[in-house]
Amino acid sequence: MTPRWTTAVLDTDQPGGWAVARSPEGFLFDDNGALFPREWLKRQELPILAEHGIGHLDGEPVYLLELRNHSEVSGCNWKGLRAFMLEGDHTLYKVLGYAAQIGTWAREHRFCGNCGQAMTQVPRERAMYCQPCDIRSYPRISPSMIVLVTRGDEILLGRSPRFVPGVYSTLAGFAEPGESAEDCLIREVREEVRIEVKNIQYMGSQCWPFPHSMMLGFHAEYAGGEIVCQEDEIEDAQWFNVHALPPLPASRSIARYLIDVYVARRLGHAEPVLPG
Ligand SMILES: NC(=O)C1=CN([C@@H]2O[C@H](COP(=O)(O)OP(=O)(O)OC[C@H]3O[C@@H](n4cnc5c(N)ncnc54)[C@H](O)[C@@H]3O)[C@@H](O)[C@H]2O)C=CC1
Ligand SMILES: [Mg+2]
Ligand SMILES: [Zn+2]
Repeated sequence: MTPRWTTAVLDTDQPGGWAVARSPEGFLFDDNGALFPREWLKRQELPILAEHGIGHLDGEPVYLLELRNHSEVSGCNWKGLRAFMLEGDHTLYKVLGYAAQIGTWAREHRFCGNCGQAMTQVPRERAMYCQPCDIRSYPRISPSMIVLVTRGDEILLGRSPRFVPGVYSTLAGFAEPGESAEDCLIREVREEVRIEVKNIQYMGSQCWPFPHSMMLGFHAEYAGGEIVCQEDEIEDAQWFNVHALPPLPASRSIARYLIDVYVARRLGHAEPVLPG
């Protein structure tokens, strides 16, 4: 089956197509959704910082207007990407997730990090270019490890003070320079809960556009230690029995997938599919 959404670098000099508008307040939307006829949207006197052609949805070109700030558009409102992830159509969320990552990069790479001069968009490539320095800047992707640690019927979940009240999730953290995915996982689990792990198994990956993580998901078994929560980062962490789980992360997250797969295996149920 051909995917409904494919990314592409499109020529912004071509007219027509659809467009999404993104500001620090989120995406513009109305009763018909977050995609607007591009020519109409460009007539709305929006404070456009950058325009990028981002791909095709059902064969139609889609562009992103990255705005300096949000502005009033009659009959429209602004909504953050997280809300689209939680409640919206999955394909639309994929379009907006990609748009958000390109928008963040476009916003943060207007000037060369080496000499400070304005950079220009490279045609037919997703890159910003500084001619005097001959430097190309590509969208940033931050590899992050996420792991479900288990001990028989028990799974190790923690909560950060940033989480929705009551929700517990798998442990996660950003890779640092010099680390392999496995090094990062072992360090993060040690830092966050002071637990040692063994038998690390790769489970799958997921793009997490908040703002530019690439989640690498693992399963690991408990090897030793008692839970000691890292100050400021982990508010609480506990071993939960698979029959008595707390409120869990959103169903589209890889965190939830890692938990659901393990629970399904323990209980002999059908395994879930990792959301793209
Ligand atoms: N899709 C999913 O199911 C889940 C995704 N996540 C994501 O995983 C990522 C990492 O999780 P956290 O526990 O927040 O990370 P973490 O345990 O490494 O701690 C966060 C800290 O890392 C530092 N940091 C921020 N951005 C960074 C970067 N790009 N590179 C290196 N360090 C950075 C900051 O000091 C920040 O306070 C986040 O993007 C988070 O949203 C976390 C849990 C579930
Ligand atoms: Mg963490
Ligand atoms: Zn430069």
